[in-house]
Amino acid sequence: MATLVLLRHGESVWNAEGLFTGWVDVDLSTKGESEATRGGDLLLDADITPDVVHTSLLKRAIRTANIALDVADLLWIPVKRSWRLNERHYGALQGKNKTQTREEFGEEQFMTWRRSYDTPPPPIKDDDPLSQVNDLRYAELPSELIPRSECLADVVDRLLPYWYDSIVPDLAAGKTVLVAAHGNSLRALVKHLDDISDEQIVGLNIPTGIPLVYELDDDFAPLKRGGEYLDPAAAKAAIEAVKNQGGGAGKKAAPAPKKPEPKKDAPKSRRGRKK
Ligand SMILES: O=C(O)[C@@H](CO)OP(=O)(O)O
Repeated sequence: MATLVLLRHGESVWNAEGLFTGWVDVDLSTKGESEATRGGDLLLDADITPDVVHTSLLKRAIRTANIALDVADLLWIPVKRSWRLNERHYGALQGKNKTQTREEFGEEQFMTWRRSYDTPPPPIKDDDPLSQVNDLRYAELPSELIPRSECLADVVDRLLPYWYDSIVPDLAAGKTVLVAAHGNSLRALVKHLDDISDEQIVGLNIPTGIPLVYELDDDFAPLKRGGEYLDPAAAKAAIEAVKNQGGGAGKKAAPAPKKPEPKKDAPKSRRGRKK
Protein backbone atom coordinates (compact mmCIF):
# COMPACT_ATOMS: atom_id res chain seq x y z
CA MET A 1 0.00 0.00 0.00
CA ALA A 2 1.19 3.52 -0.74
CA THR A 3 -0.01 7.03 0.07
CA LEU A 4 -0.35 9.69 -2.59
CA VAL A 5 -1.27 13.27 -1.67
CA LEU A 6 -2.47 15.63 -4.39
CA LEU A 7 -2.34 19.35 -3.67
CA ARG A 8 -3.55 22.01 -6.07
CA HIS A 9 -1.67 25.28 -5.56
CA GLY A 10 -3.33 27.99 -3.46
CA GLU A 11 -5.23 30.77 -5.17
CA SER A 12 -3.05 32.64 -7.67
CA VAL A 13 -3.19 36.33 -8.47
CA TRP A 14 -4.86 35.51 -11.80
CA ASN A 15 -7.32 33.07 -10.16
CA ALA A 16 -8.33 36.01 -7.98
CA GLU A 17 -8.70 38.27 -11.02
CA GLY A 18 -10.66 35.64 -12.96
CA LEU A 19 -8.13 35.27 -15.80
CA PHE A 20 -7.24 32.15 -17.80
CA THR A 21 -3.71 31.29 -16.68
CA GLY A 22 -2.38 28.03 -18.14
CA TRP A 23 1.42 28.14 -18.52
CA VAL A 24 1.80 31.81 -17.51
CA ASP A 25 3.93 31.83 -14.36
CA VAL A 26 1.84 33.93 -11.99
CA ASP A 27 2.42 33.99 -8.26
CA LEU A 28 0.16 33.11 -5.35
CA SER A 29 -2.18 35.75 -3.96
CA THR A 30 -2.05 36.49 -0.23
CA LYS A 31 -5.11 34.26 0.14
CA GLY A 32 -3.28 31.54 -1.83
CA GLU A 33 -0.34 31.73 0.60
CA SER A 34 -2.77 31.28 3.51
CA GLU A 35 -4.38 28.31 1.72
CA ALA A 36 -0.95 26.72 1.31
CA THR A 37 -0.23 27.23 5.01
CA ARG A 38 -3.56 25.64 5.86
CA GLY A 39 -2.68 22.74 3.51
CA GLY A 40 0.48 22.18 5.57
CA ASP A 41 -1.54 22.31 8.80
CA LEU A 42 -3.97 19.73 7.44
CA LEU A 43 -1.08 17.40 6.57
CA LEU A 44 0.33 17.82 10.07
CA ASP A 45 -3.06 17.21 11.72
CA ALA A 46 -3.58 14.08 9.63
CA ASP A 47 -0.07 12.89 10.57
CA ILE A 48 0.90 12.56 6.91
CA THR A 49 4.63 12.95 6.30
CA PRO A 50 5.57 13.16 2.62
CA ASP A 51 8.95 11.60 1.76
CA VAL A 52 9.24 13.29 -1.62
CA VAL A 53 7.50 16.10 -3.47
CA HIS A 54 6.81 16.39 -7.19
CA THR A 55 5.91 19.80 -8.64
CA SER A 56 5.43 21.52 -11.97
CA LEU A 57 7.81 24.22 -13.21
CA LEU A 58 5.39 26.97 -12.23
CA LYS A 59 5.93 29.07 -9.10
CA ARG A 60 2.35 28.85 -7.82
CA ALA A 61 2.76 25.08 -7.38
CA ILE A 62 6.40 25.29 -6.26
CA ARG A 63 5.63 27.93 -3.62
CA THR A 64 2.50 26.10 -2.42
CA ALA A 65 4.59 22.97 -1.83
CA ASN A 66 7.30 24.98 -0.08
CA ILE A 67 4.87 26.81 2.19
CA ALA A 68 2.97 23.63 3.11
CA LEU A 69 6.17 21.65 3.69
CA ASP A 70 7.66 24.46 5.75
CA VAL A 71 4.64 24.31 8.09
CA ALA A 72 5.31 20.60 8.54
CA ASP A 73 9.08 21.24 8.96
CA LEU A 74 9.71 19.16 5.82
CA LEU A 75 11.29 21.72 3.51
CA TRP A 76 14.32 19.44 3.24
CA ILE A 77 12.66 16.47 1.50
CA PRO A 78 13.73 15.64 -2.07
CA VAL A 79 11.92 17.53 -4.81
CA LYS A 80 11.40 16.58 -8.43
CA ARG A 81 9.98 19.01 -10.96
CA SER A 82 8.58 18.49 -14.41
CA TRP A 83 6.82 20.48 -17.12
CA ARG A 84 4.59 17.42 -17.43
CA LEU A 85 2.85 18.48 -14.20
CA ASN A 86 2.24 22.01 -15.51
CA GLU A 87 -1.26 23.43 -15.82
CA ARG A 88 -3.10 22.78 -19.10
CA HIS A 89 -1.85 25.26 -21.70
CA TYR A 90 -4.79 27.59 -22.32
CA GLY A 91 -3.62 28.69 -25.80
CA ALA A 92 -4.82 32.09 -27.00
CA LEU A 93 -7.09 32.37 -23.95
CA GLN A 94 -4.12 32.82 -21.59
CA GLY A 95 -4.45 36.20 -19.87
CA LYS A 96 -8.06 36.68 -20.94
CA ASN A 97 -10.83 37.41 -18.48
CA LYS A 98 -13.11 34.39 -17.96
CA THR A 99 -16.33 36.35 -17.48
CA GLN A 100 -15.68 38.48 -20.57
CA THR A 101 -14.79 35.40 -22.63
CA ARG A 102 -18.05 33.77 -21.60
CA GLU A 103 -19.98 36.92 -22.44
CA GLU A 104 -18.24 37.35 -25.78
CA PHE A 105 -18.44 33.76 -27.02
CA GLY A 106 -21.43 32.38 -25.08
CA GLU A 107 -21.80 29.73 -22.40
CA GLU A 108 -21.46 26.71 -24.68
CA GLN A 109 -18.22 27.77 -26.35
CA PHE A 110 -16.81 28.97 -23.00
CA MET A 111 -17.52 25.63 -21.32
CA THR A 112 -16.22 23.69 -24.34
CA TRP A 113 -12.89 25.50 -24.09
CA ARG A 114 -12.84 25.28 -20.31
CA ARG A 115 -13.96 21.74 -19.61
CA SER A 116 -14.54 19.62 -22.76
CA TYR A 117 -12.21 16.64 -22.84
CA ASP A 118 -10.94 16.92 -26.38
CA THR A 119 -11.45 20.45 -27.75
CA PRO A 120 -8.45 22.73 -27.16
CA PRO A 121 -8.81 26.53 -27.13
CA PRO A 122 -7.40 28.37 -30.20
CA PRO A 123 -3.58 28.11 -30.31
CA ILE A 124 -1.39 30.94 -29.09
CA LYS A 125 0.97 32.48 -31.64
CA ASP A 126 4.70 32.01 -31.06
CA ASP A 127 5.27 35.77 -31.07
CA ASP A 128 2.54 36.38 -28.48
CA PRO A 129 4.08 37.83 -25.26
CA LEU A 130 2.18 35.14 -23.31
CA SER A 131 3.65 32.27 -25.39
CA GLN A 132 6.20 29.97 -23.70
CA VAL A 133 8.24 29.04 -26.79
CA ASN A 134 11.19 31.20 -25.72
CA ASP A 135 10.94 30.64 -21.97
CA LEU A 136 14.30 29.52 -20.59
CA ARG A 137 12.76 26.88 -18.33
CA TYR A 138 11.64 24.88 -21.40
CA ALA A 139 14.95 25.32 -23.23
CA GLU A 140 15.71 21.59 -23.10
CA LEU A 141 12.34 20.72 -24.65
CA PRO A 142 12.13 20.38 -28.43
CA SER A 143 10.08 23.36 -29.63
CA GLU A 144 7.36 21.09 -31.06
CA LEU A 145 6.73 19.63 -27.59
CA ILE A 146 6.01 23.07 -26.11
CA PRO A 147 2.21 23.35 -26.26
CA ARG A 148 0.50 26.17 -28.14
CA SER A 149 -2.82 25.02 -26.62
CA GLU A 150 -4.03 21.87 -24.89
CA CYS A 151 -7.27 20.07 -24.18
CA LEU A 152 -7.48 17.76 -21.16
CA ALA A 153 -6.80 14.72 -23.36
CA ASP A 154 -3.45 16.31 -24.33
CA VAL A 155 -2.63 16.79 -20.63
CA VAL A 156 -3.41 13.12 -19.90
CA ASP A 157 -1.05 12.15 -22.74
CA ARG A 158 1.88 14.26 -21.50
CA LEU A 159 1.27 13.57 -17.80
CA LEU A 160 1.04 9.77 -17.82
CA PRO A 161 4.68 9.17 -18.84
CA TYR A 162 5.71 11.17 -15.76
CA TRP A 163 3.27 9.24 -13.58
CA TYR A 164 4.72 5.89 -14.67
CA ASP A 165 8.38 6.90 -14.94
CA SER A 166 8.76 9.15 -11.92
CA ILE A 167 5.87 9.03 -9.43
CA VAL A 168 5.05 5.29 -9.50
CA PRO A 169 8.69 4.30 -8.76
CA ASP A 170 8.59 6.48 -5.62
CA LEU A 171 5.30 4.90 -4.55
CA ALA A 172 6.67 1.44 -5.30
CA ALA A 173 9.63 2.22 -3.03
CA GLY A 174 7.13 2.75 -0.20
CA LYS A 175 7.39 6.55 -0.19
CA THR A 176 4.56 8.86 0.74
CA VAL A 177 4.38 11.10 -2.32
CA LEU A 178 3.14 14.70 -2.44
CA VAL A 179 2.23 16.03 -5.90
CA ALA A 180 1.78 19.82 -5.89
CA ALA A 181 0.31 20.82 -9.22
CA HIS A 182 -2.67 22.48 -10.91
CA GLY A 183 -6.42 22.26 -11.40
CA ASN A 184 -6.26 20.61 -14.80
CA SER A 185 -3.07 18.55 -14.47
CA LEU A 186 -4.57 17.08 -11.27
CA ARG A 187 -7.90 16.50 -13.04
CA ALA A 188 -5.92 14.50 -15.62
CA LEU A 189 -4.25 12.45 -12.88
CA VAL A 190 -7.51 11.86 -10.99
CA LYS A 191 -9.15 10.79 -14.27
CA HIS A 192 -6.47 8.14 -14.62
CA LEU A 193 -6.50 7.04 -10.96
CA ASP A 194 -10.29 6.81 -10.64
CA ASP A 195 -10.79 5.60 -14.21
CA ILE A 196 -13.24 8.41 -14.94
CA SER A 197 -14.81 8.49 -18.41
CA ASP A 198 -14.19 11.30 -20.90
CA GLU A 199 -17.79 12.43 -20.36
CA GLN A 200 -17.71 12.34 -16.54
CA ILE A 201 -14.43 14.22 -16.13
CA VAL A 202 -16.11 17.35 -17.52
CA GLY A 203 -17.92 17.80 -14.17
CA LEU A 204 -14.90 17.28 -11.90
CA ASN A 205 -13.18 20.28 -10.33
CA ILE A 206 -10.28 20.45 -7.88
CA PRO A 207 -10.20 23.06 -5.09
CA THR A 208 -7.11 25.17 -4.30
CA GLY A 209 -4.91 24.30 -1.32
CA ILE A 210 -6.77 21.32 0.17
CA PRO A 211 -4.80 18.04 0.24
CA LEU A 212 -6.55 15.11 -1.46
CA VAL A 213 -5.25 11.79 -0.11
CA TYR A 214 -5.29 8.49 -1.97
CA GLU A 215 -4.32 5.18 -0.42
CA LEU A 216 -3.25 2.98 -3.32
CA ASP A 217 -3.11 -0.80 -3.67
CA ASP A 218 -0.16 -2.76 -5.05
CA ASP A 219 -1.27 -1.93 -8.60
CA PHE A 220 -1.39 1.79 -7.69
CA ALA A 221 -5.18 1.85 -7.92
CA PRO A 222 -7.13 3.75 -5.23
CA LEU A 223 -8.52 1.72 -2.31
CA LYS A 224 -11.26 4.35 -2.20
CA ARG A 225 -12.42 5.90 -5.47
CA GLY A 226 -12.10 9.69 -5.30
CA GLY A 227 -9.68 9.62 -2.38
CA GLU A 228 -10.33 11.81 0.66
CA TYR A 229 -10.00 15.55 1.09
CA LEU A 230 -8.45 16.43 4.44
CA ASP A 231 -11.11 19.13 4.88
CA PRO A 232 -14.17 17.75 3.04
CA ALA A 233 -16.52 20.63 3.93
CA ALA A 234 -14.08 23.30 2.72
CA ALA A 235 -13.35 21.21 -0.39
CA LYS A 236 -17.05 21.02 -1.28
CA ALA A 237 -17.49 24.81 -1.08
CA ALA A 238 -14.24 25.48 -2.96
CA ILE A 239 -15.15 23.01 -5.74
CA GLU A 240 -18.39 24.97 -6.34
CA ALA A 241 -16.39 28.20 -6.52
CA VAL A 242 -14.04 26.76 -9.17
CA LYS A 243 -17.00 25.42 -11.14
CA ASN A 244 -18.69 28.83 -11.17
CA GLN A 245 -15.67 30.86 -12.29
CA GLY A 246 -16.53 33.14 -15.19
CA GLY A 247 -20.22 32.99 -14.40
CA GLY A 248 -20.61 29.24 -13.93
CA ALA A 249 -22.08 26.40 -15.96
CA GLY A 250 -25.78 26.47 -16.67
CA LYS A 251 -26.21 30.23 -16.40
CA LYS A 252 -27.30 32.18 -19.45
CA ALA A 253 -24.52 34.31 -20.89
CA ALA A 254 -25.04 38.05 -20.61
CA PRO A 255 -25.00 40.14 -23.83
CA ALA A 256 -21.54 40.77 -25.28
CA PRO A 257 -19.71 43.74 -23.74
CA LYS A 258 -18.92 46.72 -25.98
CA LYS A 259 -15.18 46.36 -25.71
CA PRO A 260 -13.36 43.21 -24.50
CA GLU A 261 -10.78 43.80 -21.80
CA PRO A 262 -7.23 43.70 -23.23
CA LYS A 263 -4.93 40.82 -22.41
CA LYS A 264 -2.85 41.04 -19.26
CA ASP A 265 0.88 41.62 -19.56
CA ALA A 266 2.90 38.50 -18.87
CA PRO A 267 4.76 38.29 -15.59
CA LYS A 268 8.42 38.56 -16.52
CA SER A 269 10.26 35.28 -17.08
CA ARG A 270 13.69 34.55 -18.47
CA ARG A 271 13.64 34.29 -22.23
CA GLY A 272 15.94 32.49 -24.62
CA ARG A 273 16.43 28.86 -25.57
CA LYS A 274 19.66 27.04 -24.83
CA LYS A 275 21.87 26.45 -27.84
O1 LIG B 1 -6.86 29.42 -15.69
C1 LIG B 1 -6.40 28.27 -15.55
O2 LIG B 1 -5.26 27.96 -15.93
C2 LIG B 1 -7.27 27.20 -14.91
C3 LIG B 1 -6.90 26.96 -13.49
O3 LIG B 1 -6.81 28.12 -12.74
O4 LIG B 1 -8.59 27.63 -14.98
P1 LIG B 1 -9.86 26.71 -15.18
O5 LIG B 1 -10.31 26.22 -13.83
O6 LIG B 1 -10.86 27.66 -15.80
O7 LIG B 1 -9.52 25.59 -16.12
